[in-house]
Amino acid sequence: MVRLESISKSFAGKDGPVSALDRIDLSIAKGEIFGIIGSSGAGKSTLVRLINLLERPTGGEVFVAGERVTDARGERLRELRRSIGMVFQHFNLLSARTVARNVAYPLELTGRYGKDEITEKVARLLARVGLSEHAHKHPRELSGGQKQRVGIARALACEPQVLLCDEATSALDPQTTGAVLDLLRQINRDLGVTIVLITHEMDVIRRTCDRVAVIDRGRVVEQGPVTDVFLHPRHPATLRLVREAEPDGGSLEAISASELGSSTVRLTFTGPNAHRPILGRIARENVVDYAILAGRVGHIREAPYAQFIVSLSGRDIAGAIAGLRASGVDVELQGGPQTEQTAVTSPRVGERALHVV
Ligand SMILES: Nc1ncnc2c1ncn2[C@@H]1O[C@H](COP(=O)(O)OP(=O)(O)OP(=O)(O)O)[C@@H](O)[C@H]1O
Repeated sequence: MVRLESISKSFAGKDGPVSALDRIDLSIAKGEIFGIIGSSGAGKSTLVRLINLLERPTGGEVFVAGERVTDARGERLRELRRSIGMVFQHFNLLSARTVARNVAYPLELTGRYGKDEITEKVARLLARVGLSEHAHKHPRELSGGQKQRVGIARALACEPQVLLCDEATSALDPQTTGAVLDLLRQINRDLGVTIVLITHEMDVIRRTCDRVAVIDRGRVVEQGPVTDVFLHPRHPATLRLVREAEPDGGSLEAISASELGSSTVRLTFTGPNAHRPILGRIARENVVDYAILAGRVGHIREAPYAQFIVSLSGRDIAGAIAGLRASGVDVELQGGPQTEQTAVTSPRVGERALHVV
């Protein structure tokens, strides 16, 4: 639905050009919820302005729905911009207009709809975001979450193919964030609209997205299904973002090399395995003990996961690891030397050998 091919963007700086984005390749499929995450200054805002065609790249090509739009101009450019709805961090509502008239605004701008048609469309949009009773209020009378619902209704008014959400929950408290993310997922399910979520919070990605790209200093440093990137972060920028999402500062990612012996493994249980008593059974069968050094349990969207760093000791450690793997547990050795039989290639990107006994 949106494809960026080797996109670069630089700005004129005092001491020469400043590179904000450097050869970004991204392909966002129709109907998916795609997350773009990075810390401050990574290039997120620049990327947003390129996707919604407010800026032109210095190099590379932008495609929307298969069409090359890098040089689109005039009416075609306005039409393309209408096909990309925007949801902003600070809502950007018009304070003098009521809720209903804020949502009506983009429809009025097109000049294509009569008054009755706009009234009917606005009523449907407000019902979708749960604000029918607030239609005649002004933004100052609404909570942050309600304001963002108005922002979402307004972004959907022109029936966009893509909804671009730029830090849409960053100004909201955790509970309201959850409700707004649920609403976005429902809209994605009901309308099939492609959603691109730009955020600096890994938790937003974990709860909402199908796939994610991590940007750092203007480059995509890691991308893939959220389950893979969240549970097996590789790039230091991704590790930092995952760590920030952990309530205790990320004990799993923060564990020091000195704590990792040659029988220390990272075990990842996903899907139904997260609820099966596999670890105890394997320990009994192979006469091994285990000490849990760090761990986390939770959900990625609806799917449960559990991940532990475990130190194994006892009779048949190799047998225990083979048994865990045969039960569908992902096992990565965290320390000790790698041998020829034990190296396997990562199924995600094939970029790193995992150490497995
Ligand atoms: N108009 C501009 N002129 C010069 N440099 C710019 C301009 N816009 C962005 N930059 C630079 O490009 C880099 C990326 O900035 P950008 O605003 O895209 O990052 P960001 O990830 O959105 O950060 P934040 O989360 O803090 O908004 C930064 O180094 C920034 O200083």
